[in-house]
Amino acid sequence: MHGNLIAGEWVNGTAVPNINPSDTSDVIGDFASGTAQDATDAIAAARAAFDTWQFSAPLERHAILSKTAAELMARRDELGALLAREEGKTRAEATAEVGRAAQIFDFFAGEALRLTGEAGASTRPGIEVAVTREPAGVVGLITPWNFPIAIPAWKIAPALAHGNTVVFKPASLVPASAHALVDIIHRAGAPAGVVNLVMGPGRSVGQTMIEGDLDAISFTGSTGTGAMIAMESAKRQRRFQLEMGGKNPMVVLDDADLDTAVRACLDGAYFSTGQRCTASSRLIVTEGIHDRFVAALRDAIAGLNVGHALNDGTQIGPVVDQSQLDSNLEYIAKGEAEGAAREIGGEVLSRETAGFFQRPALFTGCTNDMTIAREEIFGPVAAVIRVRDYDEALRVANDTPFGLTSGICTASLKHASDFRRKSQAGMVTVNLPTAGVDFHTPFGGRKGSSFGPREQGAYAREFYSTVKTAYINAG
Ligand SMILES: NC(=O)C1=CN([C@@H]2O[C@H](COP(=O)(O)OP(=O)(O)OC[C@H]3O[C@@H](n4cnc5c(N)ncnc54)[C@H](OP(=O)(O)O)[C@@H]3O)[C@@H](O)[C@H]2O)C=CC1
Ligand SMILES: O=C(O)CCC(=O)C(=O)O
Repeated sequence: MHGNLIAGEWVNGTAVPNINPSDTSDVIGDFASGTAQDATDAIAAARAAFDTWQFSAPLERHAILSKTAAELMARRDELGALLAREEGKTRAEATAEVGRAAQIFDFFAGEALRLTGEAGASTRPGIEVAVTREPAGVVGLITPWNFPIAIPAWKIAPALAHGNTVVFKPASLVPASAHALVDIIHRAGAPAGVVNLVMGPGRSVGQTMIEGDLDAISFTGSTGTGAMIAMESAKRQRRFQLEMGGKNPMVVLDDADLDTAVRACLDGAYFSTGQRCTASSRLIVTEGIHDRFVAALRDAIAGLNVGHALNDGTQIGPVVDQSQLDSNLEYIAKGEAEGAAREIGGEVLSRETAGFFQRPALFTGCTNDMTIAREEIFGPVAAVIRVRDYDEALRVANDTPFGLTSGICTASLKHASDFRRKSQAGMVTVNLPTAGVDFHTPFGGRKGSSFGPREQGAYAREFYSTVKTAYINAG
């Protein structure tokens, strides 16, 4: 049994088996499902630890974060295999994700040592002004299943670097990566109560956190849960940060390099089985390149190797579970019912092991008001929308309730620059996939995709710290 970590002690609970989506006969292990009481205990432990940790020396925080980074990097193959086994992304993708988590901890080890604050003169003679940063307090971190180690890393590392204590609730589908990460941080020397892990259901553990004595909550997941966290946090005047869905457009113009565009769309739409909030799910293509682009993308999809996440040569792993697969199939049926043409894919595939395998699906003849062009599917399904020219492409790209990422493939500096300026998204790419971003740059979106300060990079301090202005009359 893999327990929860509360106040520095591993605590058992009801054992829940963790199932491999590439092979449902493979049980990765038993993980404790925590209770509402565990969440309450974890919050109390984090609150008690905050008294001391908030004043901990930057060098102590640096040491814990660096040690965590080093162990993650040294064990990235082993932890990558574990992650691939529980989430279903390919071994290469999962190993890269563990490496990314290591780099994130390394970056925030540096942030812990970076001087922040400003000093200056008051408008009143003889008085000095100092602006300093203090930790936000006890923070609750609620994370999704699609990046089981990178997303927890980019919340826990800045939280610790800036002197906060943490209650971390991972998604129920991926406890193994969360457990391994917290075990590493614990052994790296985080004092008791500074990082608490409470695995367990959102409706009990998560709900208790949302209603509990937390100073801040950072959440990544669905729009519905995010909206509920926003309401509950506003009631309590508590700071919150939300990363939710996307319906990210990739514009392909006539002058695009065809290979670049196809590679960017194949990666953006389908890698990680399309289960990325940054996935390109709307491919907005101008008339002159449309048919060539569709034919080339269809061929590329036909050549993709869909299979067990741990097999050599697999390019697309399984969908994460039966309910996500059912949801993908419902969207595919809706796409057809609303008049889109299924060019290729969408069918469930059987392999040697019992897993949730699905061939990536490409729809053409879509309009931007169809369900498959408006709602986040979170699976390997993309909709091609044909447009006349760049102006129409830009209008369609921005016509969405979301605003996380957007991309354009073009050789035109004029159109690329205009798109960069006018795209209503938090992150824009040119001749690159919309997914797969750096670890040291701000991450977040606009409109229905995100709320609150950006995550990652130095910008993370806006959420994990609060500013104090001091006036000093030294005379
Ligand atoms: N932007 C992104 O990165 C992601 C977006 N999504 C979107 O969300 C959809 C559904 O995915 P799903 O995993 O169900 O997303 P959820 O929002 O349900 O889950 C995200 C996290 O919130 C927790 N949670 C669920 N309900 C509550 C609650 N009432 N109070 C507090 N915490 C709660 C979950 O716990 P538990 O796992 O125990 O339910 C999980 O840890 C996807 O199809 C996709 O559209 C999903 C994942 C990532
Ligand atoms: O595309 C990326 O690099 C990150 C995507 C992500 O964070 C997500 O899908 O939740």
